[in-house]
Amino acid sequence: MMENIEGKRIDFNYKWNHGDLFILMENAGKAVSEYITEKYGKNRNILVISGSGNNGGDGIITAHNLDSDNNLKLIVMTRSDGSVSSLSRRAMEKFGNDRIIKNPNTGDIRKMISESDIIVDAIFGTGIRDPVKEPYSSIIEEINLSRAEVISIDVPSGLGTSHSVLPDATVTFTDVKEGMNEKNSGSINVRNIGIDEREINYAGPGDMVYFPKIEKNGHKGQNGKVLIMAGWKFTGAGCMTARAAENALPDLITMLVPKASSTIFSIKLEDQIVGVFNSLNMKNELEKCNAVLTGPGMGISEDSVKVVLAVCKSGKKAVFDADAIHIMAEHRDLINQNMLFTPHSHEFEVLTGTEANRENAEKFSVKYGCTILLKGPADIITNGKKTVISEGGSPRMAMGGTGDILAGLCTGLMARNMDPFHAAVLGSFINKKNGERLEKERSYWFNTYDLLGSMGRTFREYYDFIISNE
Ligand SMILES: NC(=O)C1=CN([C@@H]2O[C@H](COP(=O)(O)OP(=O)(O)OC[C@H]3O[C@@H](n4cnc5c(N)ncnc54)[C@H](OP(=O)(O)O)[C@@H]3O)[C@@H](O)[C@H]2O)[C@@H](O)CC1
Ligand SMILES: Nc1ncnc2c1ncn2[C@@H]1O[C@H](COP(=O)(O)OP(=O)(O)O)[C@@H](O)[C@H]1O
Ligand SMILES: [K+]
Repeated sequence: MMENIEGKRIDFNYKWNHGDLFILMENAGKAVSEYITEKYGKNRNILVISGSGNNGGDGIITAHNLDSDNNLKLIVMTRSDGSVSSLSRRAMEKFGNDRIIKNPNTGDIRKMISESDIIVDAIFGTGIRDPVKEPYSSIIEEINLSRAEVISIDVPSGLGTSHSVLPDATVTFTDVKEGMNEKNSGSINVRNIGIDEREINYAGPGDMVYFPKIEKNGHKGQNGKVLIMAGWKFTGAGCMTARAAENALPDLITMLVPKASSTIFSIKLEDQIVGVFNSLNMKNELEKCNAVLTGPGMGISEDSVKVVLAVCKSGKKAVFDADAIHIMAEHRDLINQNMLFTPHSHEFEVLTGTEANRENAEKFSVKYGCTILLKGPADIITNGKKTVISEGGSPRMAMGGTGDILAGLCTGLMARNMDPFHAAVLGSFINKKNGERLEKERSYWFNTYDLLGSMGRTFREYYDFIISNE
């Protein structure tokens, strides 16, 4: 079952890899027209009703394919300014613009529906917004009143709203969509239209669809608060996590560090809030934050155990890295779905008591409900329900500190309201792409400061890709 946003993610991955979505639209139209010809034969009275989005485009290609063997009419309902999506415009040119019936009135539509024995419903797909307004609600009612066989493309138009087409069959692409069942979609036929496994099960630019946009009129606090507790053993790791978290664009980053290292943190992170750790501060800051990170540079001490247990008790979204993973290995009963663990293979073995591999990561996630990001030349991210592989990066990333950067970035993303799984996938993807960018520029001669310095540019490249193609 695929959520609409996941469909968007896959589209963006496809577009990044292949440059153009039109071939998918062609394949979608081919799948639907083949289904109709196989089931109903030729010389039928077919009415295709297309909306202004890409679902409508699928309908137009379907119409084009069925045109020569049937008595076919194609209606296209445009946006109020007369436009349709850019892919649909290409589909319209292919069909022949002058033969398309644009925006007919409801009476004419009713007549055309009554004269048809097959109706192809391509009004709305996964891009539907609730509520469905006129004239669409009336068209949907007319379709449902007709005796014709109704075939919906991808999803019944209006599914999930109070006006939904009730088709005899739905030809859907890649996977069954959220909310579809035989009762609301008729017989469900899943067709592969050329989406590759890489676009589904591997991290890619499409994972940026889960990254919350910055609102132009936003106010402080709206973009989340990060809490990082670090510095009992080393200071460098904690500083890097904070610098990495910045790239997710949270409003505030607060560090709670032991008194002995607070001057170093204050100097190195003069633009962040650095507080001295005590139990009361910790309680207050845990209450205020949206996501918390523990582990990097922490060591195992009385205080660090106290910190890790307080994080568990807080119920906040949390990232456990490095020493916090060792501590949590003794407290597995406290693990829950708000938690992301970012172990390398040794830490994974300590946490789970099993060999570090995909199968064991999935088993552990299922058992405890948490997300695991198992680091390696390819990162494995799983929440027990879904697993994504994140490949690439640079062998130079085996240097110390890259794990801290990753943990900080994931925490920043979780403070921005992302769930642990999607934050981990995107964090891993951006971290690796950033390593690749530096390797291209400098071969292996770069360090963690260089990674931190270029992360914003890497992030922006993918952000801009999503924004410019929406
Ligand atoms: N995933 C894949 O692999 C592939 C997916 N493909 C196909 O793309 C489909 C998704 O396309 P999509 O994103 O363009 O959205 P879609 O469903 O056509 O609807 C948006 C249009 O409807 C309009 N609109 C929305 N709500 C409304 C309302 N309440 N009342 C009135 N109007 C409303 C909205 O208007 P706008 O907001 O632009 O004004 C916009 O014009 C997907 O289901 C599949 O069929 C293939 O082509 C390629 C491979
Ligand atoms: N040889 C490698 N090739 C590509 N990416 C790597 C390599 N080694 C580490 N990375 C990446 O660097 C990040 C940190 O992983 P790792 O170095 O294992 O963490 P740590 O710093 O905690 O040991 C991960 O995203 C991982 O994918
Ligand atoms: K549809």
